[in-house]
Amino acid sequence: MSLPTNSVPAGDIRDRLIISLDVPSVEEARALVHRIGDAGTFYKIGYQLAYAGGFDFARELIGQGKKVFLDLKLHDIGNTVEEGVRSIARMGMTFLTVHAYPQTMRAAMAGKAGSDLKILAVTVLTSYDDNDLIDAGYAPVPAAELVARRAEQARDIGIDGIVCAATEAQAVRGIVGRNRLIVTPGIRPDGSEAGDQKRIVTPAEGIRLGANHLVVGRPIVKAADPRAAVEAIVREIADA
Ligand SMILES: O=c1ccn([C@@H]2O[C@H](COP(=O)(O)O)[C@@H](O)[C@H]2O)c(=O)[nH]1
Repeated sequence: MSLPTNSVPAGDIRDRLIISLDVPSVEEARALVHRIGDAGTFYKIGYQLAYAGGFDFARELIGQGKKVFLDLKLHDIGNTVEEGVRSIARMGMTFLTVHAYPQTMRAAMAGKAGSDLKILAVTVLTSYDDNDLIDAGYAPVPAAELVARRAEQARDIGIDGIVCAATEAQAVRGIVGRNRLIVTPGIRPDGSEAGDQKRIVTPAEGIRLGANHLVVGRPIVKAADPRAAVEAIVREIADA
């Protein structure tokens, strides 16, 4: 399968789909990965699985040749973030998230020094819209504007990649350039439920808007046939 010409290359096309293993136990995660088989190459482990044995399972996946994105969205004082990232950098993960606060991003980049781990900065969660930002105490600011501001700061710090909604991917690409990754959750194939996501697009739109990687959880995890759901998204990515 060849890469779409209008997007930034990111290795094998299957790697462009990151499957979010949002399940309550390692047993369920293992069964899901088994059902998906060689259709899935890149998995994300977030809060739910990480705190239910997911770190050991991440090592198991890496041992099978899969890539793992540890989505911990770290945010703490600089020293704690730096030392935490230093420990994570030894685990063989491909991506790790931190919140896009300047102190946090600087500390994370210091902590990963000398490793292959890539740090992704989460700008504004895809479950937030402009009203949620006001609710969270921000002076009225459109989500897209805050994403752009944080992307500029992330670029200036030298972060490896940005997490944002695909609705902002084109603007973010203009800010961070071609060499930084853009990873977009909030992806919904046509006909799937948005759930708590507010800034959503389809897989094809996400790729056309410039995302390197799409993160998809519930539309795969809750599908009657998760492997078929993965294959449908990979086809959409290839045809975008
Ligand atoms: O802004 C963000 C950052 C992270 N996520 C995570 O991605 C998945 C999305 O799952 P879906 O089931 O496809 O909605 C989930 O693990 C989130 O924690 C995000 O959605 N938005």
